[in-house]
Amino acid sequence: MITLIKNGYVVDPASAREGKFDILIKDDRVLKVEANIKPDDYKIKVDKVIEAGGKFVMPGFIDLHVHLREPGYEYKETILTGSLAAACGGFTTICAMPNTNPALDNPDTLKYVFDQAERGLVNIYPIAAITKGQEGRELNNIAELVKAGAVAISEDGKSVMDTLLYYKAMEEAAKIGVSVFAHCEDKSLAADGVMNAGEKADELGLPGISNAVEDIITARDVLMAKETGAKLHLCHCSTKGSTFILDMAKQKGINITGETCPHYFTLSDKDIPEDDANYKMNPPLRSPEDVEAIKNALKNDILDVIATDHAPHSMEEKEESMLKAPFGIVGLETAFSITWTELVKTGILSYRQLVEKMSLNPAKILNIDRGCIGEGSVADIVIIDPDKEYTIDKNEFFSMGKNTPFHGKKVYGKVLYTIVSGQVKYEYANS
Ligand SMILES: NC(=O)N[C@@H](CC(=O)O)C(=O)O
Ligand SMILES: [Zn+2]
Ligand SMILES: [Zn+2]
Repeated sequence: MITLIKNGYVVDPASAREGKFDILIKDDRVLKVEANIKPDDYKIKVDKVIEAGGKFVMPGFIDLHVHLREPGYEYKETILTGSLAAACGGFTTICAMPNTNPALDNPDTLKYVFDQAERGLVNIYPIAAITKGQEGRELNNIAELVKAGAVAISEDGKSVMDTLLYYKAMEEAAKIGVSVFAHCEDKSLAADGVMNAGEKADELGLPGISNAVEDIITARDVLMAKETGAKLHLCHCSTKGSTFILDMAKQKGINITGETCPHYFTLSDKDIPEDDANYKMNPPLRSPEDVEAIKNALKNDILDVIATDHAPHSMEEKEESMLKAPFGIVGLETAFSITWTELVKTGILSYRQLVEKMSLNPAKILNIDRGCIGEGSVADIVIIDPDKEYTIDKNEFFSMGKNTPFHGKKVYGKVLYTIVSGQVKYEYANS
């Protein structure tokens, strides 16, 4: 199978290419990237031509942080529906967090995920839990889990509060060379908080979560990464303080990367209109000052990754009040257009930086051979219409989760094609 993508504006930081190029794909690999490819010159018969004039062509997005809910919570999302949402959002690779039921804490459950992933549309890599059942008491056999295919370890959904236990996990991770994805939250300090501590929480009469809840554990984890030599990846950074700690850690030469999500650079707690659980996630939407700090950290490459923290829940669960509803919002189908609208159109990020944060850097963190469109590389590609304006409609999501604060938001930038290993897995109907 030979596919030719013609006249697209290619942005590929890995090969330092940016400009108008054609891309020739043979089976699952990129064969040629050149201006004006004439297949006849190579005596090749092209099966499919995708005309991409005026469109952007980028390496498929890689999401380090997705909750696929399977096994155990199939009423929220399945691996199949999550992968449909991913393809629709331009993601060719996603990582599945381990807070399922049972948790991804043993090779059998990892195998189950891989088996289900076979039916999915995109590459799915599981992240293994750090402790048994994510209960924070007993370490899993990390070497065995990595051997079974886990690409990272994480206790996401919570922190490992037992510092000694986490230290041992980091020592082991350092030995094996696997990344630790940290959800930074001091649970005792967070107490029963449901949104950012501050005026808005007071106004709504809801218990708050202060910035220190995140910053204390961020500092702790950074210090442990320094001593153990573990590769640390900070999940969903939301505070000014965490970007400050991340910056300092990098300057000290600590092996660390940081991620944030579209909601943390788009919305503040001031945007929460009323007691609406579609605005409830962990960490919570912070102050406008934090939002500015997150944007600056992205611009200055202190934050390396934009992930979604796609966290689907059922309608019934999210119709509850902020006090009762579970934390989390969906993101796979809105991440790109929100990032394009809020950060690229506004000049905060360059095209190159967008691709770095949504594809190349995640690939580097996972240590996988993706995130680039070089000759010979796997043909995971997304094609985008940069100017298309549309309104986000949760009823159109492929995801079973409709829990988004972005319903009704006007955005720019539409994913037209998502190509995984040379095969078109998603095509926008009106393209
Ligand atoms: N982010 C969230 O608010 N929720 C996540 C857990 C997590 O990412 O910590 C979930 O699994 O629902
Ligand atoms: Zn988390
Ligand atoms: Zn998460």
